Amino acid sequence: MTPQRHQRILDMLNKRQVDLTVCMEGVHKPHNLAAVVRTCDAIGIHDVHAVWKNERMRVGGGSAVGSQNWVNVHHYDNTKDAILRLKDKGMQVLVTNLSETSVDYREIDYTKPTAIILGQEKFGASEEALALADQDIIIPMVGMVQSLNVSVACAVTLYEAQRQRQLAGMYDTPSDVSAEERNRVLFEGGHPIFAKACLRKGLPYPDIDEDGHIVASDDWWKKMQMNQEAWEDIDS
Ligand SMILES: C[S@@+](CC[C@H](N)C(=O)[O-])C[C@H]1O[C@@H](n2cnc3c(N)ncnc32)[C@H](O)[C@@H]1O
Repeated sequence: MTPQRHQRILDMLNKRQVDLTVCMEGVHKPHNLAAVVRTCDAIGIHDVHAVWKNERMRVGGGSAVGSQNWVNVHHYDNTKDAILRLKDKGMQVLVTNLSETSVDYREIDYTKPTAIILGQEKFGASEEALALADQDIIIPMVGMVQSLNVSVACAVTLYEAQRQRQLAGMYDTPSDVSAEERNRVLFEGGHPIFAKACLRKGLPYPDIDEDGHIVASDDWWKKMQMNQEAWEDIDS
């Protein structure tokens, strides 16, 4: 991994907002799934959640332009499990919803740990999600069309969250991404061929040092069928 790429991954990790997330409830069109994940990466969201009403879809590809490699997706078979998990993490759960009782999305304090639920393209958020959430929010609209595209609603809401968090200095202090997760991301992002080989061979991930280099035992290198010195020449 070049020093520039290593630094870029570190900068990205330092700005991750581990207590801000999105939960897609039944969102199923591939371009919407991809667009939501791409926006989440841009905002600094590290984990997103997806509730599948029918078959589980692949999140990414196409218009995700690789963002799916940097954002973890957690899958659920039902809404209740997803929302209870988010609440267990101490998050306020907001549901984007086209209703007269919803509050303007700009009235929310997004510096609090927050999960934002996005509803299904055609039917919106479920009654169950509305009942379990702490608050429903709306992006005001004055045109003839009733709703925004779900990925647009996601982007609008998240950029308000980003604005508030930036003002509060929440992007200026290194994030709470765990040391283990940082190591995983640095390894998979900086040494993707090795990471794939590790998965294939069932080998543990090695440590990554402060310069982005692999730190592993002789045995690990042997199992990788790789000469460590030769690799370090290539990698530096
Ligand atoms: C196309 S809309 C669903 C429309 C559906 N007929 C309904 O009444 O909810 C898909 C999702 O986008 C989000 N959304 C779209 N426009 C929104 C708005 N103006 N305010 C809040 N959320 C919105 C919500 O998550 C919604 O569930």
